[in-house]
This record gives sequence, structure tokens and C-alpha cells, in this order.
Amino acid sequence: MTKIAVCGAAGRMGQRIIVAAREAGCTVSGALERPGHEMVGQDAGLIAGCGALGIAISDDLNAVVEGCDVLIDFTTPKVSLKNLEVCALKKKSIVIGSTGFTPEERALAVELARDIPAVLAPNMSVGVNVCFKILKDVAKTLGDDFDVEIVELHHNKKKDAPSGTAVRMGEVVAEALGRDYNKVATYHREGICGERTKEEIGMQTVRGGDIVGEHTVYFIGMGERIEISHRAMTRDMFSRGSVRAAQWVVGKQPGLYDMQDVLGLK
Ligand SMILES: NC(=O)c1ccc[n+]([C@@H]2O[C@H](COP(=O)([O-])OP(=O)(O)OC[C@H]3O[C@@H](n4cnc5c(N)ncnc54)[C@H](O)[C@@H]3O)[C@@H](O)[C@H]2O)c1
Ligand SMILES: O=C(O)C1=N[C@H](C(=O)O)CCC1
Repeated sequence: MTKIAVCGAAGRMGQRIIVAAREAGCTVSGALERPGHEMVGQDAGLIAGCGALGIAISDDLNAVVEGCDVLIDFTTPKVSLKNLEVCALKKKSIVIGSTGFTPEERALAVELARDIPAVLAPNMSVGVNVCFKILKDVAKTLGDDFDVEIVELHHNKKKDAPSGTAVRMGEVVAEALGRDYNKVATYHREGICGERTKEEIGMQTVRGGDIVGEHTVYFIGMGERIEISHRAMTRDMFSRGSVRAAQWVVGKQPGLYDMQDVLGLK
């Protein structure tokens, strides 16, 4: 039985991951929260709503990592990089779902995962990862004749924008079209901003209420339009995906993997 520890245990995702780990027959060996969090000391299972587990939420990163096979971390990029560093020191695996990494932070993650197997993915759902695959084919087939715009919608508590999933969708499309995402991504249009260039990929963000997560990539041509959409109705496919990644990653060769590797979609 895989021993899973969860970082961000009292968060929206952390709670669902604890439930998913139990449902998958894994042992929840530890649960972490930030020092000073009001849930530190409380039973992780009671907080997640799946009954007492006898595992108190802790703020002791070293002790929790020591006791697990793999740490599942849904927090923030800075916290995730620290967790990756500690997992590397203790030769443990890690699955990171946090989003909002800068290119420099991502490069650091690759470096830190040199000696341990790690998964870093902006979206753990099967559906979104199948969309990544479809988007590559569609973009390649349509080529430069269609304008690409990406719109994402999330809840009003989300801290990063655009979503990690939207950024990855933009990267996949840009790569398929032979463009540099960092040069062609267009996050803002206001005033007399001029006609749209052929290369740009528009990225639009909507925030409100309790939207779990919705993404649409528009391929807009002359007289026709293709829309590829994914709508998440609950967080459960993210949490189940992260547990699947945790079970997969333990024992793999060191290096930084993504969900496409886990699902065999490459
Ligand atoms: N990859 C995916 O499939 C996927 C799906 C959903 C959310 N996310 C991402 O996961 C992250 C978390 O999302 P959320 O909605 O659960 O947020 P949240 O704010 O509900 O939960 C984050 C939790 O991390 C805790 N935390 C902060 N610093 C910590 C530290 N130093 N040690 C331990 N815990 C710490 C917070 O107290 C909080 O409880 C975001 O980056 C989000 O974009 C990814
Ligand atoms: O709720 C969130 O936050 C989500 N974040 C991920 C992202 O940024 O792509 C995945 C969907 C939910």
C-alpha cells in the first residue's frame, strides 16, 4: 500500500485528496498545513469529512516527509519548491499540483527533481490531458489560417491567472504552430490596441463564485470556428488523478514527469 502524505491538507484540494487516497486503498501517512493554520493538530480525516484517520494535521515538513513514500502537494509554487527540495534530500517521491510557476521556478523544479521521481502537472484530470493531445493535432492541422484564443473560468478564491491549464494549452498550441508561447501570449487588450496579429494567442481570465474550472480554446477562421472545451463539475477527478500519479511515480527513474507520462498519452 502506497504511503501518501498530503501537503495543503486543509485546502480545497487537500481535503479531496485525502478522501481519494483512502478510496484508492492507499495509507494516508501524514497531513501538512502551514505553521499557524487553525487546523494544525486536528484529525486530517475529520477535516476532510471521511471519518477519523488518527493522523493529526502537522506543520513539521521533515517528519511528515520522512514517514511517507510520496508527498502530494497542492499549495503554491514557493511552498512546492521547498517540498521538492526536502523530498530530494530524503529520497522520497513527490506529486505537485500547484499552479502559477514562473519559467524560472519551473526550471528550478527540473533541477531539484534530478535525483528523485517527481510529477508536476497543472491539471490531473484525464479529460484535460486528452484535450492537450487533441489540441496539438488540431493546431497542427489548421496551421496559421485560424486565430487562437483561450478563455478560462474559475472560482473567486483562485490566486493565479491565467490558470496553469490555460497556460499549458497555450504552450501546446504554440509549440504545434512553431511559435514561442512567451512571445505570442497576449494577456491584455485595451483602448486602440491595433489589429490582431496572426501569431498572437489571446489568454482571457474570468473569476467568480464557485466555478470549479472551465477552459475553451477557440480556433477562429473565416466563416467557421472550432471550440474545444473542458468543464470540471467537481474537484474529484483532480484528486483521483493526483493519487493515480502518486501510485505511478513511486519507484520510477529520477526526473520530472507530467500527467501525460502518468496516463501514457505521450
Ligand atoms: N493540478 C491540478 O489538477 C489542480 C487542480 C486544482 C487546483 N490546483 C492548484 O492547486 C493549488 C491549491 O489549490 P486549492 O484550491 O486547494 O487552494 P487552497 O488555498 O484551498 O489550499 C491550499 C492549502 O495550502 C496550504 N498551505 C499554504 N502554505 C503551506 C505550507 N507552507 N505548508 C503546508 N500547507 C500550506 C494553505 O493553508 C491551504 O490550506 C493551486 O495552485 C491551484 O491552482 C491544481
Ligand atoms: O481551482 C484551481 O485553482 C484550479 N487550478 C488548476 C489550474 O490553474 O489550471 C486546475 C483547475 C482548478
